[in-house]
Amino acid sequence: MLHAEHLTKRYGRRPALTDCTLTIPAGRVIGLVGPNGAGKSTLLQLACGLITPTSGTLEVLGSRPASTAAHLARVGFVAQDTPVYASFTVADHLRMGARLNPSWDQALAERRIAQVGLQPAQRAGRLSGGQRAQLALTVAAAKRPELLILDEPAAALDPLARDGFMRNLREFVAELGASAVLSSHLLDDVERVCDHLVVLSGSRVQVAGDVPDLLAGHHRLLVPRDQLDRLPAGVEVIHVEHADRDSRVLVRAEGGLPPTPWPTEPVRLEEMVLGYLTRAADPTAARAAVPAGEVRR
Ligand SMILES: Nc1ncnc2c1ncn2[C@@H]1O[C@H](COP(=O)(O)OP(=O)(O)OP(=O)(O)O)[C@@H](O)[C@H]1O
Repeated sequence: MLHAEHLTKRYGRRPALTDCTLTIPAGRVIGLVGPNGAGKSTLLQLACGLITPTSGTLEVLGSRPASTAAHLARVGFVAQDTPVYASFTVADHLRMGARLNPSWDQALAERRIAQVGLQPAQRAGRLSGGQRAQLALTVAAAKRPELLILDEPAAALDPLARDGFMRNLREFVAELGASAVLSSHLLDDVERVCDHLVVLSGSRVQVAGDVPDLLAGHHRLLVPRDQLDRLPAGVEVIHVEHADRDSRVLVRAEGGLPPTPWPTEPVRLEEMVLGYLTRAADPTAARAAVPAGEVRR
């Protein structure tokens, strides 16, 4: 679905994405998470061809993004501010969608408009933020793209609408064999709907992979503080949290965790993401917390 090699984007001197190498398989719902300014919108805008890389390469559905009209028709994009045309009615938006998109699904569009309680005659400029988001998402979905790119799609939706939207998204992807990539700060949503995760921080990919593989490859060890220097070789320390006598150590052990004398716990997705984000914010902290140099990045 997406393949990036050494992808870099700078705005002037400011890096927004640095040396990202990433392969994302098709048929997934991909969650893109990271703090403000991490580079999420930049990656999504590169993926739909709105901006071009400073260096490196990016292929989406096998070609350079937006390389032809036919390629554009295969990708749907909803930007973070869910843009709609203020003077157009809801029905005008559907008419515009039908004119511009060869695979337009009018039945899907009308069904969704009714489901979310929008009136065809309402002007988009008079809709609430959440209703505008629903309209923009409907236009993107009714295009029937092979890849739906959504920048924080649920940010403006109320909890019920968010729940419905996330469920629709899964059905849409399953029914069409499509892929969707969405950025979000809502780790609960990501955990519920995404089967592939990319964690970005400080313009770099921190970790990426299918969620079950990521969960299977990370563990929490409860290690007495005076034994932190005995962590087995072959595990990468992501985050260390000290208590009085013990430390809770989040480790990555992709080939399986080597036998250790200490209790281990499975890791939740949210803990794993937070571990990577904390490490990215202060890369020296995890290294300093473990004395014997078993920390590898
Ligand atoms: N058009 C632009 N001109 C200059 N700098 C930009 C521009 N767009 C983004 N940036 C910078 O690039 C970096 C990444 O921004 P980006 O919008 O991709 O982050 P993000 O992860 O989507 O953040 P958020 O979660 O706040 O939406 C930031 O430092 C930002 O200031």
